[in-house]
Amino acid sequence: MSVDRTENKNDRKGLAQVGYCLKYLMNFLRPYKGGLVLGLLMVVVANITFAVMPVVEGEMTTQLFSDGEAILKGVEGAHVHFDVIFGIMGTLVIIYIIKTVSQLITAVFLTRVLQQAMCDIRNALQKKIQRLPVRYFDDHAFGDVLSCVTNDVDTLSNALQETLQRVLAAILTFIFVIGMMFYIHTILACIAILIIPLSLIVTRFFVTRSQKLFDTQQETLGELNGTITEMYGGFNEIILYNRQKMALDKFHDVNDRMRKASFRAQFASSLISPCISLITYLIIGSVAVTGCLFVMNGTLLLGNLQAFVRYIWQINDPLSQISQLSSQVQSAFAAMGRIFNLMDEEEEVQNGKVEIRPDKVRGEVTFDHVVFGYDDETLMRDVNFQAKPGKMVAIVGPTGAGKTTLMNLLLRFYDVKGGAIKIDGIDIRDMNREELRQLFSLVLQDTWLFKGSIYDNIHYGRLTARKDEVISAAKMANVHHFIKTLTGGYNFEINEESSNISQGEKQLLTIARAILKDPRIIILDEATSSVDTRLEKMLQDAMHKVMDGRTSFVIAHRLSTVRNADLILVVDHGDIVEQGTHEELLAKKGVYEKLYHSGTSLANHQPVC
Ligand SMILES: Nc1ncnc2c1ncn2[C@@H]1O[C@H](COP(=O)(O)OP(=O)(O)OP(=O)(O)O)[C@@H](O)[C@H]1O
Repeated sequence: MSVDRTENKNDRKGLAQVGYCLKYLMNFLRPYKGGLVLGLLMVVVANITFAVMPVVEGEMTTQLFSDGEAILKGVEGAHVHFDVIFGIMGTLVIIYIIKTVSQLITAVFLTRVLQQAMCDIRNALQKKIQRLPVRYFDDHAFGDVLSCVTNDVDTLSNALQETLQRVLAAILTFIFVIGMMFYIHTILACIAILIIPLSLIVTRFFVTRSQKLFDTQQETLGELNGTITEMYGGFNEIILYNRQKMALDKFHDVNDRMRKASFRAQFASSLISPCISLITYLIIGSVAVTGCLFVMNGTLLLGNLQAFVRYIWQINDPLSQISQLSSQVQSAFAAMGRIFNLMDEEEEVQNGKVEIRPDKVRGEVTFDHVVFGYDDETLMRDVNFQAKPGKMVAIVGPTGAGKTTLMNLLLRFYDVKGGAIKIDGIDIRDMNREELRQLFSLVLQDTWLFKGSIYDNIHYGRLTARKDEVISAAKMANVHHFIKTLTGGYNFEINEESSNISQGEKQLLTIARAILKDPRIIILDEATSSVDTRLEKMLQDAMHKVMDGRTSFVIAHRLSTVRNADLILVVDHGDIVEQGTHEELLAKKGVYEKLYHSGTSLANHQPVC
């Protein structure tokens, strides 16, 4: 893309923003310029025919009028010149055909070009989102980003599909029609074009008032959506606490405000069209009266007066749509702004100085005087530890202590602000991020499975894996027998919310996926209370198998896990306050000992001090 990305998006306003959006849009339209140019050319052709039609139709009236006048006056040899009338009718048929064909060509080519460009924009956005750094989502809601790919592209697509043609047609209509009117009669044209400033004044008057009402309508709509989401999200709780009436009352209240806001906004904007029609009728009346005088004094043909009246209606059409078009254009630019700003977001840099071979990595992890904070505030002041290859490290600490943050840094979702993290002595900042992440598998409590078969969900861990490897990974993860009990076995379809299998089973499947990847280092977040004892044992067993021979980090909740660990890191307020084996830490009688004796779960306590 050749758009200048150096300027700050917040600095762009007004025309600069419009220019930026159009330039960016052109980059997506350029590959289809042939179809685009042809489509737009046909809009011009259709509008020329549209402007010529009234004059040709008027010629027929003029001819009939003069023939009729001659017959009535008893002029010798007077008759209706059917040859001329049929000639004009033939010309009109040709004009109608040209107009229809050009409109068809426009519809086919413009639709194809725009839909191809929209498809490219969606692909580009999807690619972009995958390259965004994790920190981008700290201050951008997922829903908002999702809305950019779906709603904003849709808004842009609809606006371009309808508005591009209509705006261009309106501009051309003004140019051609006004040109024709001045060509026919200057004074009458001056009266007729009064319709433009008068209509603009009326539109402006109503648009400025209705815009505020539309804003209120959109805000209330947002509130209504929020209420509905809340009601469905808490569906079970509402029933459990018997609060259906309360929820319904709340919904009725917002819905009623929505009704009032929508009525006011729609009413205000619906006044525009009748007011413009009134102006049009007044202008037509003035043109008709003045035009008759010109016809009587012979300076205007009757057919041309008829053409004038048609022209006024032709101008009226785009004028009465001006507010609708302008709001569509505005929302298209708003959508483009969001889309292209997202495309300009800084990407995560992938390049690394050191090439790593996953099969050669031993898996020694060192945190060397690591300093880190998500924002200006420092969370980790000086973190130091070393995980030996193939050993198990348990991380314990109260909620919000920084356990997940340690792992976020190891995976380079965020970069350290001081010190270094090393794998086999190599600073991870010198590694290519993709290659680095290739070394890890992640088993989290918030399991992620996608809509698809169980087989595909496990196979996702290593796409080159054979079927027998997938099955043996499932066996190692203790999930094979469970899969066999399902209808269709490995072909059983997991639904969109993965709600047709249990939480523990989901976690076993993610362990199978992690085993299939065969990583050097594994990060596990132990399941807490959401599973029963039998499943808990299966999970523990599966976790031990996946950890075997690999460097593993476990955010530990269970005493048994911690006891077995080769190294325990006690995290508090971001820093590692104690480290050692279970026995060493108990002997210290410090924070770990307090945590250990305070309950069964070693993570998610309240802060220690
Ligand atoms: N993306 C983020 N942006 C800003 N602050 C964050 C972010 N993620 C975590 N934090 C903050 O950093 C601190 C450590 O969070 P972290 O998630 O690492 O704790 P944790 O020990 O894993 O907690 P838990 O056991 O509850 O999951 C917390 O104060 C948290 O609010």
